Amino acid sequence: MGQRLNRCLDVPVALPPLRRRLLLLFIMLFLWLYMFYSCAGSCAGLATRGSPSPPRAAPPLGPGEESSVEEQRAAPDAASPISSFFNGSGTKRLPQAIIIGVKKGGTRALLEFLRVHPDVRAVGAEPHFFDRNYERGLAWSLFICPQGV
Ligand SMILES: Nc1ncnc2c1ncn2[C@@H]1O[C@H](COP(=O)(O)OS(=O)(=O)O)[C@@H](OP(=O)(O)O)[C@H]1O
Repeated sequence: MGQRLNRCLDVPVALPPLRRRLLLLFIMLFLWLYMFYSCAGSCAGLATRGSPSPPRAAPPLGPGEESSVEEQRAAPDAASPISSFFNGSGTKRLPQAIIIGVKKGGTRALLEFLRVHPDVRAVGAEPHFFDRNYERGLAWSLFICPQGV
């Protein structure tokens, strides 16, 4: 069996067992990496194929809410094959709108109202980027968008 394997791999028959194992390990690692990167690339292709829609405008604001919602342009293509692979079926990008408000100012209610709209994807929990996580930088705040959004 070992000799047949060595013949297939075109290596000398007298290869020590330890080296043979290392060679096999290396080949398996190479194949695993190849499959990993192939899969990551195809996932990224799926994620970007269904998202041709331009950035949407923010919903109309009420009279007292002129400074509560701040728009941001989405990063045109913040997706990388690896990030798409790790988050399953989505891409990472900056949010198109941010809700800013004081504590007990009704920001949660506003978020829940916006979330009802079928075209709006919102974060689950409040990320508290500006008051608690600003030092982590913009890369941390990237919003994970489901496929096609
Ligand atoms: N439209 C409207 N009118 C009056 N009051 C409202 C409205 N929307 C939300 N709320 C009340 O706001 C409180 C929650 O605010 P937040 O979501 O900002 O809370 S938090 O700071 O994020 O925890 C919370 O108050 P408490 O129940 O006293 O905590 C909500 O009842």
